[in-house]
Amino acid sequence: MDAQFLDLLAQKYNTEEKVVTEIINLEAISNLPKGTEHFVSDLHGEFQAFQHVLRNGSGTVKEKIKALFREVWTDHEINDFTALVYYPEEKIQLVKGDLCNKQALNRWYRQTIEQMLKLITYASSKYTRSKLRKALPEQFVYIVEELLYKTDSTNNKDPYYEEIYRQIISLGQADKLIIGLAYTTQRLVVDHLHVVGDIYDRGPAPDKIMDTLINYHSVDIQWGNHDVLWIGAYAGSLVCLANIIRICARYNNLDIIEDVYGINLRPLLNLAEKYYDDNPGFRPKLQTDHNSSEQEILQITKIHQAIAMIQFKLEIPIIKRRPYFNMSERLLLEQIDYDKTEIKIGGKTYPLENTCFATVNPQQPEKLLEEEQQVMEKLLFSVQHSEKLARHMNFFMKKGSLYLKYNGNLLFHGCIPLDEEGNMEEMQIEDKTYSGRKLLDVFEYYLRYAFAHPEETDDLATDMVWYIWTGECSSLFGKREMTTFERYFIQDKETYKERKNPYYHLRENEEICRKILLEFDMNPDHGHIINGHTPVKEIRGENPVKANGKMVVIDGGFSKAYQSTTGIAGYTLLYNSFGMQLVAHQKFNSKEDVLCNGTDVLSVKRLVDKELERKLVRETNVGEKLLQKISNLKNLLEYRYMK
Ligand SMILES: O=P(O)(O)OC[C@H]1O[C@](O)(COP(=O)(O)O)[C@@H](O)[C@@H]1O
Ligand SMILES: [Mn+2]
Repeated sequence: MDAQFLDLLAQKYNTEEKVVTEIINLEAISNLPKGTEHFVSDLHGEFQAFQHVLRNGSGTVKEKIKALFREVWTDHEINDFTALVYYPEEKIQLVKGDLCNKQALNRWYRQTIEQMLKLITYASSKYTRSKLRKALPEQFVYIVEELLYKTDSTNNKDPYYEEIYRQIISLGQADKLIIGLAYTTQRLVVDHLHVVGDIYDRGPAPDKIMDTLINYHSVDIQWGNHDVLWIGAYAGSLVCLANIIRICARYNNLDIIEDVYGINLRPLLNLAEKYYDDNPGFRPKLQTDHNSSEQEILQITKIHQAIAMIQFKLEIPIIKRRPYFNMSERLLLEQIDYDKTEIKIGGKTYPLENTCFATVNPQQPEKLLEEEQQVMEKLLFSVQHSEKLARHMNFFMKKGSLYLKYNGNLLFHGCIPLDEEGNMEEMQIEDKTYSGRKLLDVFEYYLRYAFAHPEETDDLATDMVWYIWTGECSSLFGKREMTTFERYFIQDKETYKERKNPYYHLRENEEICRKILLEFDMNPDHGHIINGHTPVKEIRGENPVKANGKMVVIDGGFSKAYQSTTGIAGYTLLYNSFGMQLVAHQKFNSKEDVLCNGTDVLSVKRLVDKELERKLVRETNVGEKLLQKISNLKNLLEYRYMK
């Protein structure tokens, strides 16, 4: 071992005792059961439903409460206490409203604090004291530790403990303590969170999801196609920018752009008012929680058309300058007969309806009007100067990647592009050909490059971010084409079909999944592939666990827009030291429903895999690092202290 390295290490561990203590500590930790990993995906801006799943640990909180109190509590009491752990602030207010006098409230405080401490002791049983300490409410660590670790079998200290309780209550600290302990419990039941893509688009509050993740104790993200669209917009891709605004208009969520990220839409609105009118094909999908007036709907409808047309125009030069994107079939504005209002696609002619081509020059359909050009420049400036968006996108870069190898499993949002025979599909980029893992690596390289160079807007890296959103070989899109244009302007639904990459039927096959795991240097006997992106249609009997358990699809189905096609609200996955469990969620109604009626999103668990022996920290990614550190410390011990 390098003497210089050991000398450096010796600066920190400068006595034999320090080295030995650390070795003992790390060895002990690596023999603890592995922490619980929680997997979610396709959150699509549904903050309320997401935070509920996060707060209940996909059912883990309730499971622990039941295990502790089932014998002594009724279902009603269990539900009440569970709601308190999920939403402590609100539940405490409800309890206060219910209890008629101070004495009763104090009794409730006393009991509740004790019950919370029991729950925490149980939920932290596989963690070190130091880890538990970090999860405790900061201002109460000392008191809570006193109460947690009481070892007095002689009862000599009973009055002492009683006094602690009494003081907490009489000094008016009970609310704060209970709230803090509830959050400690939430934190303890999940050690690490994986978000397998698609935080953005369709739903109302992706920004709140991002803020929650930024504050979460341990998380990684595998970008989804919608996330990449936002990254692309921030990185300088005008076509990605047009897309995010179009989708927000379509789902009546423009306030995310305007109010949340502070991007001025006024120039776009002016343009929209000038060239567009009402159009049934572009009215926003209304959401129940939005009370938009007729006037607002009309404005959004106009903006929706303006930005969609800009998007279609902007696609053309990219498709032309990157022939290997193989998208010439998507040069749709060039295939329109503007006199007859019809289009030729795949040799067939279709009439166009709900058209809004006022700004299109049939001779040069890709050409933006001067005004359109200016609007886009202003929008890009605003986007790249939004402090909040910068914070969220930087977090994406720090915690995100296209795929992740974690504790033996391979996580990615969409697919690994395959051909019909199950070979890795090849894509040419400039003069090189890539496939499988190398293709994903090169996509990620370009995406990071584009992000690091936001001033470049037409280079290959920036175009590539758009390709990842919509290209046929993209590992996030996984379809041959995106038929947005057809859905706006053509009646025949046949044209809406988006042919899926063969991956989506081949992934049912165990051999294929093994091959993919091998492509990523993973052990196919133990590993699983974890996917999001495609809603599992439970209604039609689709099974989220495929390929003899090698493949798990967890599209969370949080997106309200898609719940009628799935039949449930989707899946999440838990992986603890005993194995992997898939949790099916019912539709989430509201926080108020959980608080008042104790109704919880029912979770049905299905076992994906059971460990033959309980899995320990030493067998995990974190464990690998610990073992490396132990080995370094042992070398130091020999080199420095055992001569
Ligand atoms: O339902 P919408 O909002 O029109 O979006 C449909 C588009 O979304 C996509 O399904 C991509 O979004 P997902 O990643 O959520 O599947 C496209 O394939 C499709 O063209
Ligand atoms: Mn997706």
